[in-house]
Amino acid sequence: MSSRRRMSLGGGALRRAALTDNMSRINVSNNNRVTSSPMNQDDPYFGTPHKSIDLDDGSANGSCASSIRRSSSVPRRQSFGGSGLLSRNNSATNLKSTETPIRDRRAMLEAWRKAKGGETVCVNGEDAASVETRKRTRGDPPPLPPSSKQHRTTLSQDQTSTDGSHSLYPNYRPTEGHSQTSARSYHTIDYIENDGENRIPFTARTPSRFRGTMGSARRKSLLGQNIYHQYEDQEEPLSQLTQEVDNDTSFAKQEAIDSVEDAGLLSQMERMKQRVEQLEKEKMDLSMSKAPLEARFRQKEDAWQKEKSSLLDQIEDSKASLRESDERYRDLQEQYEQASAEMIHLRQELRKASSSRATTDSSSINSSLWSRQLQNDRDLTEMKEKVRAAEEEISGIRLAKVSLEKELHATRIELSCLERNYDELKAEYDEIAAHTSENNEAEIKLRVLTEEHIATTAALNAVYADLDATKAQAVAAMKEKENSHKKEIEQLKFDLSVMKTRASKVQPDVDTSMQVNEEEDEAVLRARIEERDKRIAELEAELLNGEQLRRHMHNTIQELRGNIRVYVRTRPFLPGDKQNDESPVDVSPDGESLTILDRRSGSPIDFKFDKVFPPSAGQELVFEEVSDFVQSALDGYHVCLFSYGQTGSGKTHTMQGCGNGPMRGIIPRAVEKILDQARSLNQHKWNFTVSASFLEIYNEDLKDLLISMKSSKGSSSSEKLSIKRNREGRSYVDGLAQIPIDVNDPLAGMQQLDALMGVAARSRSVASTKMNSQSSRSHSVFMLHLNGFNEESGAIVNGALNLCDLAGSERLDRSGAGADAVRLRETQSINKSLSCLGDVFNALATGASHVPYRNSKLTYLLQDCLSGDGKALMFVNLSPTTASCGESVCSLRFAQRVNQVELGKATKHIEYGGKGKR
Ligand SMILES: Nc1ncnc2c1ncn2[C@@H]1O[C@H](COP(=O)(O)OP(=O)(O)OP(=O)(O)O)[C@@H](O)[C@H]1O
Repeated sequence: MSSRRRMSLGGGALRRAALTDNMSRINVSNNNRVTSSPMNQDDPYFGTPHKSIDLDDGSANGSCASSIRRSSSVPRRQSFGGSGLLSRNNSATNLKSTETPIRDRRAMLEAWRKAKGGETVCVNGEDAASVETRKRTRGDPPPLPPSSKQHRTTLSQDQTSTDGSHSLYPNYRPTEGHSQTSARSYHTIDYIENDGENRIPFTARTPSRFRGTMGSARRKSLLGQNIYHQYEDQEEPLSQLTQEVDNDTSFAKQEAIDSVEDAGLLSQMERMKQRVEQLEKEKMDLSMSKAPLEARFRQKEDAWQKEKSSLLDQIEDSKASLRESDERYRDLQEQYEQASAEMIHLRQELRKASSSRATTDSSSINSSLWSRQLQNDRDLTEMKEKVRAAEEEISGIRLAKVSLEKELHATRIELSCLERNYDELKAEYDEIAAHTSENNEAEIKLRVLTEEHIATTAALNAVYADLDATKAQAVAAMKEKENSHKKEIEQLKFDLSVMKTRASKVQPDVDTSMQVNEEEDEAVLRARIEERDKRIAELEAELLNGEQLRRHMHNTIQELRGNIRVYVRTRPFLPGDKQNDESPVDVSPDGESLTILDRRSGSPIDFKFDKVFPPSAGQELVFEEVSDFVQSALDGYHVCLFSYGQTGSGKTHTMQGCGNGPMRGIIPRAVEKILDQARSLNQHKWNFTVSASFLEIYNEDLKDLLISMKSSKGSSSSEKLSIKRNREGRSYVDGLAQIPIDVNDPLAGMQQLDALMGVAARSRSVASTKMNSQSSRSHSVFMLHLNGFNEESGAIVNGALNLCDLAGSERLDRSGAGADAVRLRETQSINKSLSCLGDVFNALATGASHVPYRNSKLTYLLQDCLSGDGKALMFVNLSPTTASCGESVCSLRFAQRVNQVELGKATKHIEYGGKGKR
């Protein structure tokens, strides 16, 4: 064994280390070489029954350890690789093992041998599955045999400094390296604890699997773990603690993910995506089927029109010529009859003249008679010629008539053919017209679908944005928690090490008492953590209660002050908005304030309202916030909700929404809620009747949107509507249709609502402007009249719910309404009535003696709700675009004024036994 054998292990080995066997010493040099040298009798390790070499592949995914007894025929160069399993990379390996006194070592050697043959080997009692799992997941080394007795390796000062362990644990300073045998199966490192004043030496022990040669990255991480394992006695409690903290972290992660999932955002997103795809498909189908159908219809219609007009011309021509020949025939007939009569007359005269000539003596023929005779003969001949000519003409006319009749007959046949053609064409036309009406319906459906699509896409974008924000928040929260946990772990480790040091100072040799102390320490720490968690939970509960109390108080104060509540809602960006626009509106997370960056001044302006909804707030959330308010109509309050804002900011979306799904707005949801509540109040002996009206104020005229439903019941559609006051001084619209809604059958009730909303939508004055393809050109007011009677107490309630969708305030230049006289008049009328609404609020805010309710139909109609008798809530809708910033600031300033209006406590309209009580 005189020769020094060199063995190269994986890169980045320890600088200096010493491993021993009973006869040779193995040294790990600074240049990562492991050398073996014979040992002397006086070597402290001489005679130790076995030796151990840790073979580390130096990679981050694990190391393999093996104890090998080496003979003198160690090969010149040996390289090992592997990831947790022993494997053979060099077929020239010629390591030989001798019998090892420890069974586990033998097992490992066996494993090593098998690995040399390329087999996958399980060591230390691992089963194949756990080997595979370990290999796949972390590449951990196989566990050490339980009884492995390791020798100690000393890490020197320079080695530990190089590893950067100082920066991890600044209070620890490694000592100059020295060796010392240890009966324990740990790899040990000696340190000096530097607590500022004292230098306390202590020994850190690491499991021997971290010993040996290794890569610098691996070494760094293991040195962290060295500290972690410096008290292996503490390893279990510490690892438990770490496990708990890890659990905490993963729980926090899971919580963040759950909160995202709980909000149903992911599934909502999925549903929305599918719906959008479906809508896109339907839209494509509809637009593809519409175009050829329309073209065919136009073509047929043109051809039919041309043919029809040419045939009609022909018929007209034939009829005219027939009429002409008839007239001619009649003339000739008259002439013929005249000539015949004359001829008969002449013949008679001729006969007379002949008879007189016969009776007269030839000798005595007097010359006058002869001359008369001659004249008569001439006349007769003339007449005969006339008659012949007339007969010829008549026969000519007869021929002409026959031919004309033939012609007429042919034309009639042609006409009847044409009529048949016409009928066929008409049938075809009707068919096409039916298709066209189908097309129109499809067009309407397409419009609704497009609307829904736009809204869904916008909502989806908002949800994406919200999700991103939530994710970012969750990640930040997780990081923060992780950091705090890390700090906590470090602190705990530090506390533990200090305690351990102190304990070791007091009773270094009494392991059992130390164990007791540590357990106590751990128990104390656990108790402290539990106490702290409990306190946090208590504080959170208190915070929640406080928030609820604050809201309740806020509501009570508001009810007492009788404020008009103001909610602000910002719509999300729509596909038609400018791309890459950044919203100047920033809604704060408290849900009550927002900041808008004023484009003109360039400075942000803060506003605070009762509630502010971000663009991601869906219809359901919005309704949740107003549902109590809506429900108070059943308690006998006159409630009014109205939406205000520039055109295209989402007022109609908020009030009516679109479709029958999640995009439904406040009106359908409010009716549904009221019907539900009215039904459940049945159990308390309340009987409710509910009816609905829907009107619009267009150019300062009231128009009943449900008149067609009323006139089908026998009313005149030309009835003029006017606002009147009843005996109690309350305003009502005279002649307005009230359509009853079935309270007892929820399905029927909602179907009735759908039907009347459909009728109203068809009658509403909407038009396309530059700002909104479906812009409301009027103010619309949906009214729900609620009358309840309690059989037990005899109480009568009269509540009302007015849901008002105001027409959008707009600038003529932006909406493009100035170019069209009708649009211009509408816009002027809209802006005037909105300015009257502003005047009313100004007068109310300043406590003026006269409030100009009568200046517009809108304020006159809403007078009861705006004068403190009822409850009022205003939605201010904002567009998120930069171009709308000016209008948004105006809307917000208007809303701020409205927020300052105090109306006094609202009145409940309830009577007991015929006496009104308030
Ligand atoms: N919160 C929202 N989420 C998704 N889409 C929205 C939202 N608000 C508005 N939209 C969409 O924006 C478009 C314009 O909205 P809407 O017609 O409600 O505006 P408006 O204020 O009533 O306009 P106008 O005063 O001209 O009638 C519609 O396509 C609507 O679907």
